Amino acid sequence: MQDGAMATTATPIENETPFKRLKDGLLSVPSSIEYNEPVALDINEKESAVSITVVGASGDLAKKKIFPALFALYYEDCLPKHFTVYGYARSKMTDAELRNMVSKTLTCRIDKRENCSEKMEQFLKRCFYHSGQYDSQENFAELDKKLKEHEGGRVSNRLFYLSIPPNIFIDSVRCASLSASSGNGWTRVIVEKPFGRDSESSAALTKALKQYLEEDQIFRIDHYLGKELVENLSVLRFSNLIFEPLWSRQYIRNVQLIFSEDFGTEGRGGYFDNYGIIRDIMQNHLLQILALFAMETPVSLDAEDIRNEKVKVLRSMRPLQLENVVVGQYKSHTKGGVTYPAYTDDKTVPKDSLTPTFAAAAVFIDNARWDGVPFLVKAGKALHTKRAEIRVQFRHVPGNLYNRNFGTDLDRATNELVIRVQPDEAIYLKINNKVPGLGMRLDRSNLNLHYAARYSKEIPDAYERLLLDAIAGERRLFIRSDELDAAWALFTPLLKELEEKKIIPEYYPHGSRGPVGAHYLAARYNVRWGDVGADQ
Ligand SMILES: NC(=O)C1=CN([C@@H]2O[C@H](COP(=O)(O)OP(=O)(O)OC[C@H]3O[C@@H](n4cnc5c(N)ncnc54)[C@H](OP(=O)(O)O)[C@@H]3O)[C@@H](O)[C@H]2O)C=CC1
Ligand SMILES: O=C1O[C@H](COP(=O)(O)O)[C@@H](O)[C@H](O)[C@H]1O
Repeated sequence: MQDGAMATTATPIENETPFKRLKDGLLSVPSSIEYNEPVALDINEKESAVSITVVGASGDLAKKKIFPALFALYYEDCLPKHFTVYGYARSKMTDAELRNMVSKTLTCRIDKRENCSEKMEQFLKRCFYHSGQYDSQENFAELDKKLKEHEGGRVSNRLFYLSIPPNIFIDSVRCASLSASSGNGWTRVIVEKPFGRDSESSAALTKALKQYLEEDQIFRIDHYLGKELVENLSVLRFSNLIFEPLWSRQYIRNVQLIFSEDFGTEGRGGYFDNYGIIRDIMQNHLLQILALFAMETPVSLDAEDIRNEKVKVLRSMRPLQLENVVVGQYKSHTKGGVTYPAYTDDKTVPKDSLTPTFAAAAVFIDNARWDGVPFLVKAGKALHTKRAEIRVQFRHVPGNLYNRNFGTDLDRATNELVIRVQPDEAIYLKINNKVPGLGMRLDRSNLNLHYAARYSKEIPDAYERLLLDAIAGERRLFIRSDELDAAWALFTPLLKELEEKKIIPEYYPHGSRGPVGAHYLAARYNVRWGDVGADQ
């Protein structure tokens, strides 16, 4: 079968909403949330209210992701009946100005739906703004007073989303918890990355947060865990007989995790220069995917069971070594009369910055399942394309009767499973088949589950799923502190060495495929990057 929708007679489950997902019992339904069709809610708890405070509401992430996700959830009837959204930041704004900002900047998957503007009007009526300092208990007490007015004596449940730079996390948590936490319901705090720069600073951040919050109140967000195909990874593995038995060193030759963006650090150079691509993408997004990919079967789908397995596999990994890593930085490039800037052309980046905007690494898991299997991980900005995918290359068929028909390039004849996280979500399996006809010629084809062809419904944004889960108290897709420790333990020695030795990155042209060194690294493990090939 060539690329296209997977041939099937089954009817896809249309109109499945996160709300339905909750009702189906896949997630625990918290008793304090009320839906249009409530599920066994205690009558008193129907009177609870949920207040969501976006701390740093004037910022980029709030406008780009958080408000649009909240609106999409509202549109889908996934928010509780009594909910209020508060924006909090230092900028002076009235409620009307916040609403104006939200409606102007809000673009999300709902935009083309019917009744969008009516729903937006209704949503905006639930949005308010309070201006305050991040380190002022007094200002948070003022917010508390306003929240109480909206809650109107109901049980109060409060979610604070810290959409602010990390240097003000602790002040905000201190003030929010001392002056604006719920008196009779739950208080939860979503913390955005970066969670520190290394093991030490991450441990210090956790320690400081725990002065004011219990671990189960802290929701460390990694938005890649909220992406549809990352969610689907466990379904693919654990609910299909044909994959799990193959999921080991016995049949898998290598695994590749690839992240690339076709734009640079535009506008975020100041933040990025302090972190670099390894901390920005690899230590969190790609490592989280790797952990889900490689973990053992959890006892259940319960958050703690899944997170226990992730911690185990992270602890079985070998800390990254400099000789297994290639770093790069994009340089200016002129193409078709247009000049694309170098990383260091950004005014907020020092001219002599060595911060990597690209990294590739070979990672190993020293356990019985994965012994010797290279996991090749690469992430880069300002590359030729935007994509995030997992590629699983299987071993050769032993004693393959058709060896002769493949010619000399036997690597090309092995099966490959590709999970394309974005864009244009798909899962496809490369197989060998006979070209129809009287002769015996072999071909490579894809068995392709192409989401756009298979499902008519748009895929929710990761932030929608994660916000809904935080409101529901579902921690499965959030990072536990021991997971974070294990993740930093793998990267901290490498990051220190790169910085201490002032390793010079390999420069690559803006818009190219990245440093050649990444290919040498892969070749050392007898691997060819799967994203450089025929199906690109
Ligand atoms: N933007 C993105 O795409 C992503 C962001 N993140 C993380 O999310 C968080 C928010 O990101 P983003 O919205 O881009 O951040 P911004 O730089 O836009 O900051 C958010 C708000 O915080 C306040 N602020 C900014 N700098 C300072 C400062 N030095 N001291 C006090 N207040 C300050 C400003 O509000 P005011 O002046 O009104 O108080 C600003 O509007 C960060 O932790 C970031 O790392 C994570 C993934 C992606
Ligand atoms: O966390 C981050 O993610 C974005 C990429 O997210 P995506 O959902 O658009 O793929 C990245 O651009 C940014 O540098 C990083 O901080």
